[in-house]
Amino acid sequence: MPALAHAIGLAVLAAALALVPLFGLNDFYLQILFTIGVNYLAAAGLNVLVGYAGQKSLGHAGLFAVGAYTAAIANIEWGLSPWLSLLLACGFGAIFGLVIAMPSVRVSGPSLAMVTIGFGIVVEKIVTEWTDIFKGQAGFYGINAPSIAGVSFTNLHWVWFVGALCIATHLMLRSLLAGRYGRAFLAVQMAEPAAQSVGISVVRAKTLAFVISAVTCALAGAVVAQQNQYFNSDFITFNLSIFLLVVVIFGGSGSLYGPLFGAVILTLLDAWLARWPALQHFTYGALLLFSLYLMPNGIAGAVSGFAARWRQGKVAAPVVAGHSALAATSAATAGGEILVVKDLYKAYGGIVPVRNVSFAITAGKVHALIGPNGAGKTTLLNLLSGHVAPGNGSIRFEGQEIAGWPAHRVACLGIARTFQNLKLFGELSALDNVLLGAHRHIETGFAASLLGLPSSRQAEAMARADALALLRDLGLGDRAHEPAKSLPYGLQRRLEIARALASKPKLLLLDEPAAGLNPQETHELGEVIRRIQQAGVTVLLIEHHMDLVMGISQHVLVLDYGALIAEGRPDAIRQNPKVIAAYLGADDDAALTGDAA
Ligand SMILES: Nc1ncnc2c1ncn2[C@@H]1O[C@H](COP(=O)(O)OP(=O)(O)OP(=O)(O)O)[C@@H](O)[C@H]1O
Repeated sequence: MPALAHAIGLAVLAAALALVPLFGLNDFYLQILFTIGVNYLAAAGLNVLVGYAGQKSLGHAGLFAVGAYTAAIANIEWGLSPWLSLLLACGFGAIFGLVIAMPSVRVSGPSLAMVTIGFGIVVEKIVTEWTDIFKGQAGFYGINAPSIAGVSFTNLHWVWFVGALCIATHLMLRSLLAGRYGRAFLAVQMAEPAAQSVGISVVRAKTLAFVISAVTCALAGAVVAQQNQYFNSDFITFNLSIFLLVVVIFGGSGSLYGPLFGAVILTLLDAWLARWPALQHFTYGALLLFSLYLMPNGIAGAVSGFAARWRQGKVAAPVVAGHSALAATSAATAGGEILVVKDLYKAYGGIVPVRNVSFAITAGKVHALIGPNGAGKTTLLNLLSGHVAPGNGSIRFEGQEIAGWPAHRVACLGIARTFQNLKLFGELSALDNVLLGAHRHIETGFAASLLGLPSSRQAEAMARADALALLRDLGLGDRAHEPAKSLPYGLQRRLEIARALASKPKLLLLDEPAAGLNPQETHELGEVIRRIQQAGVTVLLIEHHMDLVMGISQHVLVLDYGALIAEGRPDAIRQNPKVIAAYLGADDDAALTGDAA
């Protein structure tokens, strides 16, 4: 939503909240407004987890309980003030978010659902059965509500208070999700290997999403306990977990406004159906299925689709003062050995795609890795980039041993890559793809991002300007705002290179960048690789197009059946009998004189 429309929307909401007393609402309606706010709070964080990071949770009632019981125990048992109890509830929420994240981030699909359901059930059992501490069904009475200047909160004050919390939460999440953290969550959801290749730690991103969702859910629980001044184990049920998930998915997961739509509609529906509890549960189940199968983007998706059709025209790409970005992608390295590989070995059962391979890569040069289909080239590249762990051997990058490092750590050292089968973040714009490439260079901390501090906005603006300049340099400037998946195939290949370059790599690994390109596009690719080399980036390129290999590389490595059978200058490789035999054996008699794709 454009900034002006967003500001107007917020102003209208704030004015409506301020004018609530004029509507003469009785306590029943004030309670409904309060509940909408609480449901929004819980769903807003859960949306980060579900809609952005792509994780599912069926156990968030457990985190709601963490907040509510912390607020109750801190106030009643420990004598802390209601305000401090609220803060403590958020803190405990964060801790339990970490607890649930630890097993959850390592599994997916049904296993993830089981882990989160398990967490919810364990919490439910604890608060029900461990009556010494949690008082089971008897619950806690007399939980103090916050007060301001000695005035205790009335129902109207609670509506204002929870409204203010919702607006603050919305603003913080909006700021966070518009920047590098939001992009990182989406990247993890769309293509984990690609996210790792630009230096994003998948585990850390998912953990952060769990913690954010836990904090807002715990805050919602604490607010409910304080407003109600009473809380018992009956509040914590599996149905609550389902309800929160339905709010997110039906409202529109992955949209900032989805939880708001979901909270308003489902709270009203919940109040209406309160007379028929059996129907209530059936309805949530039906809505969940309906949303998953027929309206995967929820109400927010339907509304934004309608708005887009209504607007029809598209926003033109903003013009930003240009500078040449390719020249700034990498600090040039000296002509020494940037990468030294020794006795590298990888086996998959009886298949050995990399068999005790040793070689060195000289800084500043273009190296090509060739070999017949199935020779082990991609596996070797995966070992270098950390996407596959070696069975044995050493990989030293700038003197540092990196064999077995996870991909995101390797990327952070300055090794970027592209993939044989494109791994773009297809739903995101070309610009966002490149911004994700620059992820580790956008220097803005979590707190600055959450609070939308000027330092964070400035870092984001600079990163956008650099990313646009890079896109322009690679001939993608006028496509910057188009979804990556809608670009023609040749431009998608180029965009993947742009994303890799945005990480300012010292070594760029290209896995068959010319695959699927026509001769003109292949020629242009050669020019791009030359310019990348001139910018000081060392290149290791897997390629079947021999004209391209022979035209741009200064050093060629040849793999066959996982073993390095030759290396040297392109003209020498062309004459090498072992190489000719390998290619002739691989059914391609024109392999070394022309294109062998
Ligand atoms: N994860 C895996 N599990 C089992 N076998 C694998 C795995 N990855 C690769 N292989 C096998 O290792 C061998 C080498 O594959 P790799 O993709 O590295 O070759 P390549 O030289 O890149 O081939 P191409 O030029 O066709 O892309 C193949 O036989 C392949 O089936």
